[in-house]
Amino acid sequence: MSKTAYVRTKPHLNIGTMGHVDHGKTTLTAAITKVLAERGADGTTRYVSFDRIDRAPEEAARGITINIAHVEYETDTRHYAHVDMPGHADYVKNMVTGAAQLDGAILVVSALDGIMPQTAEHVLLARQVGVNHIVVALNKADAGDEELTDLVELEVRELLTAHGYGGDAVPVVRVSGLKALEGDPRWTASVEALLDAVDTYVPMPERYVDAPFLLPVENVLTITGRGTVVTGAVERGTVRVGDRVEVLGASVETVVTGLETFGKPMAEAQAGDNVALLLRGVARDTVRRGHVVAAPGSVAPARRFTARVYVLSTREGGRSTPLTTGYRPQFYIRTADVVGDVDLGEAAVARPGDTVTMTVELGRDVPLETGLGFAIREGGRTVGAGTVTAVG
Ligand SMILES: Nc1nc2c(ncn2[C@@H]2O[C@H](COP(=O)(O)OP(=O)(O)OP(=O)(O)O)[C@@H](O)[C@H]2O)c(=O)[nH]1
Ligand SMILES: [Mg+2]
Repeated sequence: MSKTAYVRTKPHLNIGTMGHVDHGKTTLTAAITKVLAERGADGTTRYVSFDRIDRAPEEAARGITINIAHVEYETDTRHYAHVDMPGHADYVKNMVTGAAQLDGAILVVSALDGIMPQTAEHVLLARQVGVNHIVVALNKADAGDEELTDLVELEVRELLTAHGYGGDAVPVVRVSGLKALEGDPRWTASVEALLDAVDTYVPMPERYVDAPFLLPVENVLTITGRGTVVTGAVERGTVRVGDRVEVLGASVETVVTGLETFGKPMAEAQAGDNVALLLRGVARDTVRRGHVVAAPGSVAPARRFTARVYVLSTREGGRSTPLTTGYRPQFYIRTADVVGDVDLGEAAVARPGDTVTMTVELGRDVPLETGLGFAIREGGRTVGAGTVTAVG
């Protein structure tokens, strides 16, 4: 059976749900697809149920999201790829991979619980990986008390302001993913209002479609009989079936033999598109999350860089002791996490709460550029947030 090709009729954006565990991200994701599927105006959105989003056996057994999941939907004005991210503290690593692809995020906060540790951690990480716009879904509003919800809203706006998101201007919409899924009209309307806020508040980012092609690898799959497929969002440029590309990290050069978005073939993918690339003759185990597929010779990977880094305070979940030259944490850069040696130069010591300049020597070559944001993590928690100021 031949598949229907993807037709680009509306601007495409990448968004996603993030926030603390159990605040209702997956339920809301399912509800969004249901509301849009039933709106039916253009009939293009398909309902994706909760158990098709959290579909791994371990996810079902534990009742939490572990892997990021992608769904697609359309509003009247836009086509969206939506990443549902895990909230559990053990899977922040997967959350960062998802966030690295986003043009905007829906921060889901339970109106009953308010800001919790991963609410704050996700906001910080989103900022670091370049998410410039956040819309807030104050979820579980069906079960919440109005006055308490007002307080939660204030608290969320403050948190966003503290991370440079201009919390006063951020749309905060009170929703109930659960009641919307059940078809309660009051709450399906709340999901519509949330989508309107996303449509109007998250701007279409500038897409550098003429730049050399670059895609950070989010996932690697094998399609029996066809070969190895890598997935991710195109960061910049355009790629067509038949183009030569190199896989940085795997040190292979190959040809793109197929291109798809959400199972629909396409002849050409451009900056912003969430795609699967079929690569000729590449063994599955040579390519990994964190590698970068790019136009041959267009990027020079490097190991050494200088950065300005904010060391999280203890209150923010960071370290309780200073870090010193010789410190060796993990650096989260695009979809990669790579170990690196820190050199603090003359300062030699950085205390929680300090902003410092450091030189980093990574354990492997990574495509780097000035202005690239990254996070520093150690033993399962985020301890720093930085920006590359010089490469080499
Ligand atoms: N009352 C109420 N309960 C909700 C609502 N949304 C979700 N829940 C419940 O909250 C629990 C967690 O929902 P999930 O959607 O799995 O939460 P999540 O944020 O995706 O969780 P993780 O992905 O594991 O971080 C489930 O029992 C849901 O039924 C809501 O709007 N109202
Ligand atoms: Mg979930």
